[in-house]
Amino acid sequence: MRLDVITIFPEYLEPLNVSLVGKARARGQLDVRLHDLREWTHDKHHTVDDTPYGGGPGMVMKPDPWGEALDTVLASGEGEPVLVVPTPSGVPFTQQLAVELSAKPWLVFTPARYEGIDRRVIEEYGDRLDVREVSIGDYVLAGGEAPVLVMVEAIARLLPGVLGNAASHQDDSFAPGAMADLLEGPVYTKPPEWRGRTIPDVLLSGHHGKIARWRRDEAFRRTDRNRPDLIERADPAAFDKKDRDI
Ligand SMILES: COC(=O)c1ccnc(N)c1
Repeated sequence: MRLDVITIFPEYLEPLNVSLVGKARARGQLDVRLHDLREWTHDKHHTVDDTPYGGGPGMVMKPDPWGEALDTVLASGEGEPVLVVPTPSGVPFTQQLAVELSAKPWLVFTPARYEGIDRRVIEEYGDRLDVREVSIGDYVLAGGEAPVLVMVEAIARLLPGVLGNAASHQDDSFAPGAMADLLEGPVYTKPPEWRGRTIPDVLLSGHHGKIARWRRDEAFRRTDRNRPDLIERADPAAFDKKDRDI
């Protein structure tokens, strides 16, 4: 997979050089290219924003630098990418969307600052590309770079071979299938006793069926407590089927 990020703060994306994404890049599983939007400005101040038509607070990102940057990036690759525009007014970024995007060969992210990008940029590229305006939650940030880090991590970990244990993401909270609408339950590791706190006996029983059922019950319990909005969608039968697959 190729990922391009066009931003006025390329240094904000440095975390893409470390950990899971960094290793995937080193192994050649991910081709991440960062582009400084200001390279496509032509004035001495490298201006990327201007006052909004119609008045109002803040500044809007000018269309010209984005158009030149996107034209350059698009001309440098094979085929057409999905254009991912991080914005609080986008569709929710979900595990399902991460799964969908992880199957695409090329993604281009356009994190904005200020009050956003001139709408005509989205319209211009929306005429020929699959453009997704995506929100990572109901809150506003100073820029879209942190959402890019969030989305890239969620997407990269789904790429084949990136996560050590293939099963690791099949049991994720929200993973398609049995966990689609359930939060992951509690997890434990050694030592068996820590500050007087022990491990649930069932996890030491070696009985896979009982362990799976305990994990399902804990998932339902945590979902009911933290995300009652999901609980009515969760399907115990689907989870039980996964039990039988064990
Ligand atoms: C400037 O971008 C944002 O504030 C943003 C982007 C994506 N999701 C959000 N919840 C906010």
